[in-house]
Amino acid sequence: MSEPIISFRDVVKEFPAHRGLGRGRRRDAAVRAVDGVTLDVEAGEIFGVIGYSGAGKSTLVRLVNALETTTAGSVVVDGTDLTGLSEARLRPVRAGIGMIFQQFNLLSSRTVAGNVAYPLEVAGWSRADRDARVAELLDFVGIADKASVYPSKLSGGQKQRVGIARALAANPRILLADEATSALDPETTADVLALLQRVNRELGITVVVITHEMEVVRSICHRVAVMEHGRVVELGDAYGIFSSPAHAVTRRFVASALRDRPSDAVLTRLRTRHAGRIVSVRVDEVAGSSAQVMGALADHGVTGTIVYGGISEVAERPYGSLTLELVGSDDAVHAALDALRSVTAVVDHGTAAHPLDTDDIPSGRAPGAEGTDRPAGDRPAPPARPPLGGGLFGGTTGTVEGNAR
Ligand SMILES: Nc1ncnc2c1ncn2[C@@H]1O[C@H](COP(=O)(O)OP(=O)(O)OP(=O)(O)O)[C@@H](O)[C@H]1O
Repeated sequence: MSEPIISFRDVVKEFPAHRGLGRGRRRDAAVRAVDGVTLDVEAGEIFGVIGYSGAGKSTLVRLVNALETTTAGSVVVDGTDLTGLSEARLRPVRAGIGMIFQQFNLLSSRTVAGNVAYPLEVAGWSRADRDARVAELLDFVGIADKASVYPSKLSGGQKQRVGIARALAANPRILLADEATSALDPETTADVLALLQRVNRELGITVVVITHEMEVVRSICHRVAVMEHGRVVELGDAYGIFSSPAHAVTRRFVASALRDRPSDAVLTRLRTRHAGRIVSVRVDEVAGSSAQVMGALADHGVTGTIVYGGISEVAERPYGSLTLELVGSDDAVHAALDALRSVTAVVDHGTAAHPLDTDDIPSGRAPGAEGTDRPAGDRPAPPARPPLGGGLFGGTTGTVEGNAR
């Protein structure tokens, strides 16, 4: 993964916008769907483009296969600058790009095999070569037994497998997936994402995934660009984006995918149900293992009971958080908190009597562990730093503590 296979440089795409209908219709200012995007997609990666509806994701990706043309800037695909290319010159570029869609876009009058064969017919392949290629592709996507079935008889997941087989038919170097799993249930989504991962790993195809679901990014993307109002507001490797989301939009997406941190309502119930001090600790590949956490507590004679949380994977690396009830003397709990902070990021939620607003956790040492400022009992000192946005460990507000990340 070193050389870019797709390069956007200062790309702008504007659409003329109209408001009103009929004779009174007037022309408004143009809609700037893509607004000064510069980024590279590396050969061999799975690159995610995430954003809310209208962020400009589809438009950005449609510029790659020249379904749209740029208003300004350049898009270079596999070494070819698409700017101003004729249809004839665009044809070989498009041949190197497959695309799949949310609504599958299958031909209802053709069987599964007929759909997959279609681009090969257009490209002039012989009957025998087509048949061999179609059989190979249907086998790869796991629906060889459906070759003579019509799309109306297929489930959504099977339809998308046909879409993928068709997109791969002419051996593309790039596969564009525009909300390819948005119409599928979670289990089928996981199957289709696993297939896209095989496309990337086994066939070496660069995959660009457009999505509004951070779960998709969590599952398969190596890197991700977060878009808002036509701009890329954050760009980075998926693990880093999840563990330290910088932009508010990114933090919202991350929070939607990682449900390991208790909400305010859950915290209130946890504090009511458990008398001890409630803390959340981050777990990732370098910090917060059960052994580290439990060891830090045991060293100070504090009991830790896991009351909430979960550990899953981001980009196939462990990530999550555990929320614990700490029980022990005040001094022991404060010392244990210090010890925990030396091994991972910690958010102190306080107790039912003295709840700490997690949105106001200071980024340095916890209020209850600040030496001479330590209040009596487990009463927290007032928050000293700006609020934590997004309620996660990471973020630009400096709430990451310890050696996490
Ligand atoms: N052909 C078009 N003509 C006019 N405006 C358009 C056209 N295509 C997109 N737009 C506008 O450009 C902006 C970005 O749209 P785009 O479809 O790229 O966003 P998106 O992030 O893919 O959203 P969604 O997930 O809803 O498809 C929107 O304001 C949209 O209305």
